[in-house]
Amino acid sequence: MTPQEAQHRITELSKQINYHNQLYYNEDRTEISDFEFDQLLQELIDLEKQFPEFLDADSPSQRVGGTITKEFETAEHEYRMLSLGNTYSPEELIAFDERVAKGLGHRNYEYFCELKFDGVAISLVYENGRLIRAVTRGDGTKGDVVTENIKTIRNIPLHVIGENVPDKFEVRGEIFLPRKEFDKINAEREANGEALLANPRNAASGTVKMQDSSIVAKRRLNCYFYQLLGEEIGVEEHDKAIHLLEQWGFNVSPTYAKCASVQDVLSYINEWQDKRFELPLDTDGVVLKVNNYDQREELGFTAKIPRWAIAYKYQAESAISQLLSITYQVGRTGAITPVANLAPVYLAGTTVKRASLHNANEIERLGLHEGDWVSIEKGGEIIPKITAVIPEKRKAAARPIAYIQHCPECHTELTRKEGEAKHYCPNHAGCPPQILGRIEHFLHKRAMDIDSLGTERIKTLIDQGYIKNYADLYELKTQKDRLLGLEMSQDQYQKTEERYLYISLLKAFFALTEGISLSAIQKFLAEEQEKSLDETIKSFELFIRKSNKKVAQNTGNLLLLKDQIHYAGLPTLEEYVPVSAVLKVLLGSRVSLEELLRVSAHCSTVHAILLELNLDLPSEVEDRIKKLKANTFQEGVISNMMEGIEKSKQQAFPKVLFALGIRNIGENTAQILAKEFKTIDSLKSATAEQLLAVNGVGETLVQSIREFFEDQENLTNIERLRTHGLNFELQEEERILASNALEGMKILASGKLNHFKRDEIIDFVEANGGTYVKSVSKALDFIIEGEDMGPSKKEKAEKLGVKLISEEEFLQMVGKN
Ligand SMILES: NC(=O)c1ccc[n+]([C@@H]2O[C@H](COP(=O)([O-])OP(=O)(O)OC[C@H]3O[C@@H](n4cnc5c(N)ncnc54)[C@H](O)[C@@H]3O)[C@@H](O)[C@H]2O)c1
Ligand SMILES: [Zn+2]
Repeated sequence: MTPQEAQHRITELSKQINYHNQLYYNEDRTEISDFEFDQLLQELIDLEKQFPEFLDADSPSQRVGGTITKEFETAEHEYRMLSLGNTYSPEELIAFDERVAKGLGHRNYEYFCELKFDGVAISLVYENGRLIRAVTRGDGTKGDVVTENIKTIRNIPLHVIGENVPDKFEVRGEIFLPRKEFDKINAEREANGEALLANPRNAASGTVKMQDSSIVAKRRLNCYFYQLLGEEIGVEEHDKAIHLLEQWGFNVSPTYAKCASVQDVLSYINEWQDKRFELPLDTDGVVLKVNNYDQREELGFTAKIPRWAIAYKYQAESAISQLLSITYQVGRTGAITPVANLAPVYLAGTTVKRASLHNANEIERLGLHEGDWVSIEKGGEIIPKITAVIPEKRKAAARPIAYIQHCPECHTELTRKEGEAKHYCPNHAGCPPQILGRIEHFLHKRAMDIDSLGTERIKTLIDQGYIKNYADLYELKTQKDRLLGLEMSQDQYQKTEERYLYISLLKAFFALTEGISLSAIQKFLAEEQEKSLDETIKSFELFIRKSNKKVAQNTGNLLLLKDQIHYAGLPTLEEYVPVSAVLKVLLGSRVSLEELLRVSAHCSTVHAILLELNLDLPSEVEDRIKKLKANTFQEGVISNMMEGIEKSKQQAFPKVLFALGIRNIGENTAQILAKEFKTIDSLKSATAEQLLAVNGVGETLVQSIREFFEDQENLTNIERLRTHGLNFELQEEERILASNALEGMKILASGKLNHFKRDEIIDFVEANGGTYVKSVSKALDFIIEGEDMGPSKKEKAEKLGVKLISEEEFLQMVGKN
C-alpha cells in the first residue's frame, strides 16, 4: 500500500467508525455487528501503526467512542473512564499475556476474570456514605449526570453504611436490562402496536438517558458492579475490592474467578462459552484484569485503553441448515409470528430446530424460498435467527415463500395496519389462541388466582365449546356432569369433508383387543406403513395369533370391525377408521350403526357422542371405550376446578379490574384506578379529563379504556360476572386499609407471617404506599422477620446493616394492631 492509499483508507475508516459510534452511543442503534465494527477499528489501528505520520490525535482509535448529550448536566470524571482492547482468538490472548509479562519483567502476577456484561457503563460517586452523583461514561473524560434515573434502580444502594467505608469513593458498573424484562417490554409494545426495541443493550442505554425518571423506574433496570476507586479504599488487589463491594451491598455478579495463568483464563473462557446463555443478561465476552494495583500502575494506559486488561470476545456462532417449513403462531393479541422449522443442527451448545423470522418483511428481506439452505446465528437470544440465504444451494424450481393470508387457527382473513410489520387475526372473540390468552390472564395468580385450571384444561374447554370467554367459567358448574370423562386431546381424531368422525387405527386396535399394549400396537403399525386398510387388518390378525392372547375374542372383534366399516360405506382414510364402526363393535345391539353415523357427524370426540346417546353402560364396556380416549377430566380435577372458580368470587375489585385484561392496564394501574374510581361504573363513565388527572394515566390508557367499554361483548361479560357475585366495587375495608403509612419505603418480608399469606403481604405493602422488594439488598428500609426466616438471609441482612422488625412492630407501624 502506498502512503497515499493508506492515508485515503485511514480517512475512510475513521469516517465509517465515527458514523457507527454516533449510531451506537447516541442513537442506541446499530447497522453492523460488533464483530464487523471491531474489524474496522483493528484495520485502522494497524494502518496507523504502519503509517504513524497519518495518526491524528482525533482518530477514533485514540478516543472513547461516546460523547455527552445536551439534555443533562455534565460532570468531569475524577478517573477517566476508558475502553478496553479486545481479541477474538486464544493466540491474541496469549500475545497479550506476553506483553504483560514483558512489561512487568516477571511472571509473578494473577488475573481476575469477569464476564463482559453487555449494557452501559456507569460511575457512581459516594460521599459520607451517600450516593451523590451518577455519571455516564460520555467521552471518557466527562459524562452526563443521570443521578435521578439511576436512583430508580432498586438494587443500587443510596446509602452505604458499615465499617471501613471510606469518606469518598467511586464505584463503576454496567447497567443492564435483564433479558426477561426486555422480552416483557417488547411483548407489551407489541400488544400496543409500538415499535419493538432492538436489543437489551440499546434499550438499557436509551433508558438511562430518558428525561422522565418515572418511566425509567418502570423499566426494571439492574446493575452489576465491577470496580472500586478512591484514594483510601484500603485494599491493594482487585479481588479484595470486589469483596468489599459485595459487603457494602453492591450487586456483584457471582461469575468472577481469580486465575493464576493465561491457561486458567482460557479454561474460564471455555467454561462460560455456553453457560453464559443461562445468565439473566446478555454477555459478549470475558474481561481479564491484572489483579494487583501496583502492577496495574506499572503497566499503565494507552490513550484509550489500559495495558493491564483486555476483553476476549466470543464470536457469535453460526451454522448452516435447511428450511423445512414455516409455522405461523398466533399470539394472544392476534399477532402472527412466523417461525422457521429447520433440519436439526448443533449450534452454541444446543441442537437448533427453529429460528425466528419476526414478520413478512423479514422473509422478504431474506428472499426466502421453499427448501432454502440458510445461515443461522445465535447471539444472546435463546432462539437463533436466520442471517442469510445461501442462493447457490437453491433448487431451480424452488418457489418463494408465500405468506399466509388466513389465520392458521380460525381461518379468518388476516389484516395488516398501514405501516405495521405484523399481520393480525382480527377475530378477537372467536380465535382460540386469543381466547386462551385472555382466559389465562384472567386466571393468573395476581388476577383471579384460579390455579386449578392449567393451560391444557382451558384449551380443552375452549376447543370443545365449553367456554368462549371468562364469564363462561362461572357457568361451567351447570355442565359439571358433561365434564366427567372429557378428553384432553383430540389428536387421535380426523374429520372427513362430509364431517364424519374418524379415529386412529392405533386407538381402534387398542380398544378392540385385550392383553396387547398400546406400544406393541404402535410398533406393529410402524412396520405396516403403505399397506391398504384391509391388508393391515389382516396382518394384525396374524399378529394377534402370534401373540397368543385372547385370540378368539380379539380376532372376532377385528372381523366385526371389518364388517361395520364395510356397511358404513364411508371413504377410507389412511391409518384412520370411522368412529361409528368402532363404537358399533363395542356397543353391540345397544345402538344402530345409522344412529352412530348420524351422531358422529356433528360430534368431534367419543365423549361428545356418548353424552348425546345417553346410554347406561356396564363398566367393562365403559373401560373399553376409555381406551379410545386420551387423558380425560376426572372427578377430583373437576371438583377442584369448581372450588377454585367459586373461591375467586371473593377477589377484591383491583384484582378483578386487572383480570378483565383491558389493554395497557397492568396490575399497578388497576390498583390505582380502583382506588381512584372505586367502582367499575364510575370508571366506565369517567371523562378523559378525570382519567388524565390520575397519576400515571396517559392518552394511550384513556384510549384503551374507552375502546374496552365501547365493546358490547365486554359490557355483557361484566354484567354476567356481576350476577355471579364478582366484586366490581372497592370494599369498605379496602378503602380503610389503604394508607400512605409506608410511602417511599422499600420492604421485604421473609419467613412465615401470621397475618398474611405469601402474596397478601405484597398487596398490603403496596396498598399502603410502600414498594415490595424481592431480594435482600442495602436499598431496603427494613425486613419483616417472620417465623423461620432463613439464616443466610438473616446473615446477609445483618452484614448489609438492614433493620429487621417483627410482624407485630410492622402492624403497629401501619396502625393496624
Ligand atoms: N456495532 C456497532 O456499530 C458498534 C459501534 C460502536 C461500538 N460497538 C461495540 O461496542 C464496544 C465498543 O467499545 P466500548 O468502549 O463501549 O466498550 P469496550 O468493549 O471497549 O469495553 C469497555 C466497556 O466494557 C464494559 N464492561 C462490561 N463488563 C465489564 C467488566 N466486567 N469489567 C470492565 N468493563 C466491563 C464497560 O462498560 C466498559 O466501559 C465494542 O464491543 C464494539 O464492538 C459496536
Ligand atoms: Zn384467528
